[in-house]
Amino acid sequence: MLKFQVHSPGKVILHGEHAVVYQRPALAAVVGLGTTLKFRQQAGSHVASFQLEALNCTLEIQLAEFNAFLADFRSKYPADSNAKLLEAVRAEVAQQLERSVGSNPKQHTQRAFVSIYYLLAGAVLSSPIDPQMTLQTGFQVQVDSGLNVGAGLGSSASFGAALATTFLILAGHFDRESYLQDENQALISTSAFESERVNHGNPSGLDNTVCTYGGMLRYVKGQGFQSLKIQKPLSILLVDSRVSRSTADIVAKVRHLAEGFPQLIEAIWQACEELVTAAVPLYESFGNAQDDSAKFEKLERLFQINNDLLKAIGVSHPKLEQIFTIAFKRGFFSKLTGAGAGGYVIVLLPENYEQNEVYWKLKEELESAGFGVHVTTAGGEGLRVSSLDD
Ligand SMILES: Nc1ncnc2c1ncn2[C@@H]1O[C@H](COP(=O)(O)OP(=O)(O)O)[C@@H](O)[C@H]1O
Ligand SMILES: C[C@@](O)(CCOP(=O)(O)O)CC(=O)O
Repeated sequence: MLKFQVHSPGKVILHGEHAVVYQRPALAAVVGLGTTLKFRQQAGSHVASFQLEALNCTLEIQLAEFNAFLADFRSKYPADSNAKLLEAVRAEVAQQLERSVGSNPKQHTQRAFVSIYYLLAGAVLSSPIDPQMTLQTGFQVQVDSGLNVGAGLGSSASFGAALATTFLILAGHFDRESYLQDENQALISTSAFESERVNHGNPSGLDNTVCTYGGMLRYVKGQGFQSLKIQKPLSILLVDSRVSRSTADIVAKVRHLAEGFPQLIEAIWQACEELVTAAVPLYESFGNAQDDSAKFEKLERLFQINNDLLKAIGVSHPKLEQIFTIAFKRGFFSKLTGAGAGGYVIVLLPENYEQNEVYWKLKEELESAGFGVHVTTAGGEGLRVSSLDD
């Protein structure tokens, strides 16, 4: 019986948030926090069950019903009808949810079920081993998440990439030994992008790309991605302001500002672009020399400038300001990440930060002020599949 584990990281935007909406470059990196999915096939079972810890729910798919859905879809549409498949899945899931969790499922649960069903059906319908493939053996999927859902750390792409990898292995597209081959990583990333469309009508493709491949990426909307050649991941503290916000609302407010002061805001986007250009060689050369402290100080300045530019477009928040002040008082540089007006702050950590008493004081002060604190890295490994022993 097949069993394995998939770990899929989340992401942060290091520089260029908001400016990226106006065709300027952004830099993003995977973080050391992510989604862990455990897959176990179960002999004699005819149910696929999904335990979603982050949403505190378990969803079930009866394989007989799923196979009937596939047969019906195959009789109506050709193999590569993604748009039709999403439509058909939405209708099917609405009925199944009504039966399993009543007529008023939470939005996150509903979306997670659509992502699961859509990715599973897509992988089976396009199976390279059998174009008429059906599912005969039940399985259990357990998803734990170290990422807050809907907080700008890319939980949906991380979840989607972990599910996509699982279902692609199940349907015979590749196996645990070959998932890192170029064409298979491309397939994982494209499938995770498809699942992003369940949550966002028009996703940029940044989150699924960085989560699949790992490292740091420079991204310009509509022009694709370049991987930075970094030597080692950067240590960061991710501070959760615990203020929730809607990315769409903040982007709309910034657009309003940009329409009121077009030249002024354009100058800010121009500065954000210069900042990315200055930051890329710094990130790429960290770890090259014996002493990185001069480069680190430059990066600290860029963090400060970037944060001040974001404040200038009005996307800070009193809770974020409190975090910046606590960090600055202890000699650390920080910036908000993503849409702002809440969400997370990144604090840059120097080499050997654990040996520095001030770091522990910083952590303690942030925690006692009520913020969530996670020490992690930016720019580590992308999605990985490993064995599952128990
Ligand atoms: N660990 C998880 N378990 C179940 N569903 C998840 C998980 N992480 C993300 N999701 C799905 O992703 C959606 C969140 O997407 P989104 O609002 O874009 O947040 P984020 O900014 O974190 O990506 C949820 O509605 C859910 O469908
Ligand atoms: C503000 C923006 O640049 C980034 C939003 O990031 P997040 O949703 O906080 O991960 C918007 C976007 O790029 O679509």
